[in-house]
Amino acid sequence: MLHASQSSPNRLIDMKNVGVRRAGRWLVRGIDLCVNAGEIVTLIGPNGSGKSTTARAALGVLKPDEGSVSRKADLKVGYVPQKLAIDWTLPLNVERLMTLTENHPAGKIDEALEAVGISHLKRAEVQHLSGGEFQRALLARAIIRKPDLLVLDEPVQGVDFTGQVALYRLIKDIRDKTGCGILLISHDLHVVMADTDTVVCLNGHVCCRGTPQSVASSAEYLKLFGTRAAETLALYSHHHDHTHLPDGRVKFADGTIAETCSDQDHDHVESGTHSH
Ligand SMILES: Nc1ncnc2c1ncn2[C@@H]1O[C@H](COP(=O)(O)OP(=O)(O)OP(=O)(O)O)[C@@H](O)[C@H]1O
Repeated sequence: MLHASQSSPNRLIDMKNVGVRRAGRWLVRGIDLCVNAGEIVTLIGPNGSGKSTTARAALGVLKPDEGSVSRKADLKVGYVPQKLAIDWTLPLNVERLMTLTENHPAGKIDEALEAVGISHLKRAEVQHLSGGEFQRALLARAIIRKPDLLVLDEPVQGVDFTGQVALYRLIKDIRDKTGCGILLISHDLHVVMADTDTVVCLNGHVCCRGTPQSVASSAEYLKLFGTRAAETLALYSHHHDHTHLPDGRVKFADGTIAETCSDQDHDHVESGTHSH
């Protein structure tokens, strides 16, 4: 079910008990998730855990088979997908990348490239960009329409650690300047940006959620990456104590089996460092 949200005026997306079933199995189920204006929500989880499926259901690109998705009326979304279908045999410069699917006035393109710090690469071939520059170009493309919500599917992929810190800082700056909400997807289970308001860990269902823990206290981390990095990134550590059986049931570390991971009286903590 998809309908316009009438709840909080700041609420951009509200998913309730969403399940997506394809080819006879639930890709995700029981997803409760909301994103408000000015809020950064990070979805983490291993490969295949349903992060992209959840984001696509949130956007309405995928129709949920159960549960409901509410979206703010006339929600403007900027989406950076995980993969881009580009024919790399054809020449394509950054300026052209910005107008591949929609035309924009030159001034708007300059503004967007400026905002992500790659004005000097306007005429550069996309193929020659570094991982970080390419992600910035994709971000420029996503923010050009001044969206209410930015959905970023693995925006730091192919970027080295220092570059990731810089990109996370840029994403936070965009949020601060525009007040948009951000739904960020990462397959990195350990490192998320400290400015994330909520981290939601998926594994076909919501395993746990909470605020990221700062690593600023770790002397080793500070020594390696400096205080600036420690301010930007944080560890959100948690341990899964259950596995999902092929039939959908859940096996806990103590050997007991249940229908879902919440069927047992296991320790589900809503924030911070925890195990469940
Ligand atoms: N249309 C579909 N039909 C059948 N299975 C699908 C379909 N789309 C996705 N899947 C499966 O659903 C699961 C979740 O996929 P999804 O892309 O959401 O995971 P993800 O957490 O984003 O993974 P990754 O980190 O690898 O990108 C995967 O096992 C995938 O193969």
